[in-house]
Amino acid sequence: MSTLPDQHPTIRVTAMPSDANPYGDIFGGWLMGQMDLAAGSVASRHSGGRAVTIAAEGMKFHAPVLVGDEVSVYATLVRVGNTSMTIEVEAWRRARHMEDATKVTQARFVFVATDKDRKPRTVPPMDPAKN
Ligand SMILES: CC(=O)SCCNC(=O)CCNC(=O)[C@H](O)C(C)(C)COP(=O)(O)OP(=O)(O)OC[C@H]1O[C@@H](n2cnc3c(N)ncnc32)[C@H](O)[C@@H]1OP(=O)(O)O
Repeated sequence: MSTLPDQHPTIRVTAMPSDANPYGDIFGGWLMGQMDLAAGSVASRHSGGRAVTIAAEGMKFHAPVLVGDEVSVYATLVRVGNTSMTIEVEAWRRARHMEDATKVTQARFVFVATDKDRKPRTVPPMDPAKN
């Protein structure tokens, strides 16, 4: 039996019928959106301002998410460049009435910090105490 990672999720949400695809399971685009939200939260917090997605790399859907599942998204800053931040993101599902949990998706999101004119701006280095 797998259990959820031993860290606080960046986002935890219940998958609802309105998030389903035409077959009744959860739409991959919805899950990507949750992962993008989680990564964006980390990027905006680290950079202290606006940050936008420039790339999502290596996304693979290992298992389906079902309506009613609790979805936990874990986002971790793994690299900081000059204006970019790379965030490793995992999504896990737990059936509503059970303890067993499964990693369903993972990907690397790259965000760029931008200024008020939507141009790239420099980001602070990683803080080993925080990351
Ligand atoms: C269309 C949408 O709504 S998508 C969702 C929301 N996202 C957006 O709106 C972003 C749209 N894109 C943009 O506005 C622009 O691309 C910007 C402002 C983010 C970046 O401007 P650009 O001139 O393209 O970026 P630039 O070439 O200077 O690169 C910026 C950083 O991104 C990195 N980068 C650029 N392309 C990629 C890529 N394909 N993959 C990973 N990193 C990349 C660069 O290496 C650089 O990192 P560094 O400064 O840490 O070395």
